[in-house]
Amino acid sequence: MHRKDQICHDDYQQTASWLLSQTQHRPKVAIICGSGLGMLADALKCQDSFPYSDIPGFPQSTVQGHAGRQVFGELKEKMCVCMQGRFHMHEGHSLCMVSLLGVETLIVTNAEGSLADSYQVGDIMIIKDHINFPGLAGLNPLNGPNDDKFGPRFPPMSGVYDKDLRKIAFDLCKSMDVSQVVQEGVYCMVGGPNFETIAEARLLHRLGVDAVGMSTAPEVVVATQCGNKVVKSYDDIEPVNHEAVLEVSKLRSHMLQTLVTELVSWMDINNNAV
Ligand SMILES: O=P(O)(O)O[C@H]1O[C@H](CO)[C@@H](O)[C@H]1O
Ligand code: HPA
Repeated sequence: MHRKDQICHDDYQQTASWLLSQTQHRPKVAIICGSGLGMLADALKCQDSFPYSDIPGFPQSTVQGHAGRQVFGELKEKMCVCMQGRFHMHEGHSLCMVSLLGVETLIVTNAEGSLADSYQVGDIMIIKDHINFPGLAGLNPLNGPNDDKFGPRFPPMSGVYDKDLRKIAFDLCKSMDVSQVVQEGVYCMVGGPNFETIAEARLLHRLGVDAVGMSTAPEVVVATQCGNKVVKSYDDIEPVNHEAVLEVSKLRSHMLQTLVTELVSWMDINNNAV
């Protein structure tokens, strides 16, 4: 994992400044597209898009189903940036730079495995909290010397999934008449890249985990340290191979696109604020 002692604030700042010099957009919302959910970026209007390979100092996304592009644009008149391709911990990168673009709210999506007995394949779960297993064991994106320019050394993680935004997301699901496939639960991040054994999945289930994946928690930890609000929804899926993960995420991608678009339109964002 890229830690703060490997890439410094100035490096991230250079990358952010380069991007801001290439686009007029000044995003206040960042949307991370989970596996197979890259089309969330298609809804952006007036797009400026940058393959990760063209962005100086930016890592490459290697997982199938992640295009590897940053797409700037407008969603319901709100300026946004979509990460079409995330960096999983097993790829070795973290996501400090987005905050330096001026982003204040992070919407994270993913396609993960369900453990809760009541969930069906393809349900959408809105995260209320997470367990960052690698983080608890010392593999934390905030490891290393802290640069206060990013945020505090010991950032609190209680209530990081913004309650008001979660409520808006639920109300939107009601008005979209899709509440029957929407759940709320606890997400657990495991290190991957292998899927869990049956014994590991049982252990997580007993710990109260509703869905398990290999992403999201480090992004949310970093974004929270940098002062962002976070809202999170994800496809909740059963199968345990990546092709099946992508297949099921397709099931709900349009519903998620509508949900994310409507959620952004409800956000109190001043595009002109610096
Ligand atoms: O979390 P996203 O990016 O949706 O990806 C999920 O899909 C992959 C496994 O199929 C894992 O990387 C898991 O975290
Ligand atoms: O079962 C899973 N475990 C971890 N990550 C995943 N991503 C999709 N399904 C899973």
